[in-house]
Amino acid sequence: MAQQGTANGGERPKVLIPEKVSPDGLKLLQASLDVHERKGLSPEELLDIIGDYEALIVRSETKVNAKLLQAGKKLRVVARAGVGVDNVDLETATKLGVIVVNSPQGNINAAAEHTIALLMATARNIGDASVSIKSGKWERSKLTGVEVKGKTLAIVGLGKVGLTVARAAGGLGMNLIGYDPYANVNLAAAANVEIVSTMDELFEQADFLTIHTPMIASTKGMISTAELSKMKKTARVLNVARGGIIDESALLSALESGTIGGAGLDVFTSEPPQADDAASKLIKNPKVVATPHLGASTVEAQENVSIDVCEQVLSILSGQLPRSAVNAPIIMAEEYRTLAPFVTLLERMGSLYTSYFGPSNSAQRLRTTFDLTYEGTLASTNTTKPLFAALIKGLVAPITSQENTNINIVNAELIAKERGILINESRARDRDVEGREGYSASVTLRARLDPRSPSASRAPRQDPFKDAAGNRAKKLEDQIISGFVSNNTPYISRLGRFSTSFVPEGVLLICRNFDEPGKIGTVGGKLGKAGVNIRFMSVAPIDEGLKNNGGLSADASANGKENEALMILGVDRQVDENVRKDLLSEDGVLEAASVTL
Ligand SMILES: NC(=O)c1ccc[n+]([C@@H]2O[C@H](COP(=O)([O-])OP(=O)(O)OC[C@H]3O[C@@H](n4cnc5c(N)ncnc54)[C@H](O)[C@@H]3O)[C@@H](O)[C@H]2O)c1
Ligand SMILES: O=C(O)[C@H](O)COP(=O)(O)O
Repeated sequence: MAQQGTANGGERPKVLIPEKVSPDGLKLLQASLDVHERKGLSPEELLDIIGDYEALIVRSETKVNAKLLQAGKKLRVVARAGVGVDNVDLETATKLGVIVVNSPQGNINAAAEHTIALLMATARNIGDASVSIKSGKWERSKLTGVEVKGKTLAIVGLGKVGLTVARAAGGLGMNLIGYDPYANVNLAAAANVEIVSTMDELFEQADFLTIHTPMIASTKGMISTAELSKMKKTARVLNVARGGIIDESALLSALESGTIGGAGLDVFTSEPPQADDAASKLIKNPKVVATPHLGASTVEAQENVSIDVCEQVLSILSGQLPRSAVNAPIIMAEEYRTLAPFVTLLERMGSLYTSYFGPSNSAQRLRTTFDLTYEGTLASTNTTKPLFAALIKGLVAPITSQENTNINIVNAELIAKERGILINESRARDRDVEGREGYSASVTLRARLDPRSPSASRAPRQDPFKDAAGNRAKKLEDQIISGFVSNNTPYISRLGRFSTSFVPEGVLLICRNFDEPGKIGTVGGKLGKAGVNIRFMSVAPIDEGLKNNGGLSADASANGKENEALMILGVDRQVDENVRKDLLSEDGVLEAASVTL
């Protein structure tokens, strides 16, 4: 299994934090990672050092672009201590197999409360009043405001922040209307938001209009001159979502010409705004209350997001699944608990397959078609993506270096395609494994003739390559591995034609022999003489169902033997080639393969 510290030759993995991230999460990292807080780096300086790091934790200021990701040769995770990942090039990260995680919940309340702060500030001219009194003035009638009670708040985007704002504004006695083509209507109704079917209805009715959508192609500039001109002259607009959703030049003109009454802005197209751009002019406009992207800047929110993403960094660097991967399907915590031991099982099954059945020179030749069957309760799991990814990772691991191929739920499909591995996943819900062997779910991996291969039509029965044992390759239909999980420990229950039960970990010596007295002693004696310690041993007979059904190998038939077995030995070191040959020279020992998982 992947462990922290293995990726860079025993050193602790390094994590770079170029922005202000709360120490609450960083403390969690100190025990197992080298944590480098380097604030104020220029993009060039960042580019120079990123190659040393396995993890990068950012907020919204660091531009995690393609150049930076490509320079991050060891990068496995980019963690966004917050929600928005518009500063991260997700496409490049996905291609490179870098997992991007965020904290989708941690700062929702902070952003909603900040929206309410700007709502009240624009209603009561708080910004101007503060500047006025600080400059020694005592202006009262000029700064008369309006009440929000009984006014209409129009909410664009009824997601997490939008609905939190709705609930708070409902408490202030506001009427709530909202627009969101993808809204959860039940949640909106529970927050007393009346959903309108066109945005025009919002513009016409709004006393205050607040934006809570993501910044995507369809929302960029969605509020511009035409939209603003439909609003009441007294209306105020708020943006605590992303700069550019409201067109800044159009907003400036609307404020200057009196088309609308005011604005509360926390976010800008360029942060910080450039001198003399529309955002800078907006900030200086007396009808605008502005804050420098402070929506998430509360002690509580920063603690939340920091702990959330740091935990995920630790998970990823120790080979586990993250809670909130942005460039991969999110897996629910409950489901994760069930799947995690199977993730380990699938990875080990993949490694065992390549190491035991795969051709010894398989680096370019893994091209195989597999049937992967999820049996018993596992057949009902919602997502098998992590299991699929774990299998690909395992299949490829014995023939590649971890530095070169970073395989995870994000890029597994792509890597499988590149390697020519075709996996047909299926679920055997009806296969009741419960009670039969003391476990309730199992998985079977079965290689089969690649339908894409030109030789498929000639239906060859043999893999053309030699296997890891240096013997004639096993028949493709014999290349089966089944496994199950018991007490969170993965077990292999079938290897080829043999029924077994062993924990797939560490160095294994797998011997196939005629099932005759004395074989265990012979193998044990030879290993002892070579100084190899045996940790465990499992003797695997031919699967009962196969015994009378062509289950015997050509070796057995040719020698007139009636039975054969596998001996699986967990050993404390690699068995060297001389010892392996010595074992094979023994009468009745047909194969001896050393496999490391
Ligand atoms: N200022 C800050 O510090 C701060 C803090 C947190 C979040 N944010 C920003 O707030 C915004 C909302 O965050 P969230 O967590 O609520 O996101 P969310 O994904 O929970 O909600 C977004 C909602 O917008 C809706 N939407 C998408 N396109 C739309 C469209 N064209 N018209 C109307 N609705 C549309 C979606 O259906 C969704 O319901 C994001 O832009 C986020 O980056 C800013
Ligand atoms: O997307 C977010 O989480 C917010 O915009 C907060 O950004 P910040 O972490 O840079 O404050």
